[in-house]
Amino acid sequence: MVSTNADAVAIEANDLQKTYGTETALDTVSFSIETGTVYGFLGPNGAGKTTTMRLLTGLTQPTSGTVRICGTAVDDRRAIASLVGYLPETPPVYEAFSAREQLEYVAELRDIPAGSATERIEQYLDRFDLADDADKRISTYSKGMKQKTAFIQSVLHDPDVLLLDEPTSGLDPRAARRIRESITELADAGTAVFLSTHILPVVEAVADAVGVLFDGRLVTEGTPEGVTSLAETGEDGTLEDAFLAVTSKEAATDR
Ligand SMILES: Nc1ncnc2c1ncn2[C@@H]1O[C@H](COP(=O)(O)OP(=O)(O)OP(=O)(O)O)[C@@H](O)[C@H]1O
Repeated sequence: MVSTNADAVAIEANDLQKTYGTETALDTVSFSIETGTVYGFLGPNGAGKTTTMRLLTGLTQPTSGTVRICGTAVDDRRAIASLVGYLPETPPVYEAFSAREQLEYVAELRDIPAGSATERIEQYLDRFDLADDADKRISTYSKGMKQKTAFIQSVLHDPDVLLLDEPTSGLDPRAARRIRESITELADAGTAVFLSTHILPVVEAVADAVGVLFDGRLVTEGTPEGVTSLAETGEDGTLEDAFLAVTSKEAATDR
């Protein structure tokens, strides 16, 4: 959401540019996202979504431009670690650990006091139907079980900013619903959630604001209703219609 209140800004990206050799992956992308906002980040394959998320975590350096998380420059790694949770597209888990060991390990890295860490871990394992398998090695888990474990580890420290790359990919409907509920609860408690996904009904269900990236540029931004109205398909228009309309128009302009 475009903000006028600097105190409420959780994620601020200014003129982000990223080039790989002669390839421009991102071209002067700016946005400002308030605390408590769920921001749906859309774009076709190769548009630059993952690149943007990695710049927001500080894992990748921009060619130019700046990122501030809750007012802190993203290159201050130590400060950023406690503010940000990141779920990348491939779950970053150790196959040799069990889910419980993985989550305890992450809780320790995040300096979460042991008592509250155990409580949170057990609550989340229950919520995501992992309690019965929590002591089995992650190498024996299905893709969805790994994804759920990785989601839990990204929210364990109750981050101010949560960056999610396809969080419901590979999940059954019950688990996907749990993720959507968790996103809404976290946002209600003040977390800014940056949600990149191709599953547009998920964005329709949870997002307060939407940005559409095309070929490294942010081509549309607004409320889901505002962006949907761009599809000009009448009252029954969906975000999918709008996404296809916006990205087809941009593709035609590029030709
Ligand atoms: N490490 C890299 N080296 C070279 N080019 C890269 C690198 N990472 C990304 N790119 C390029 O940057 C562009 C954006 O890629 P990115 O992965 O950010 O897209 P995306 O929107 O996340 O795509 P998808 O929806 O397919 O995951 C692509 O053209 C890609 O080839």
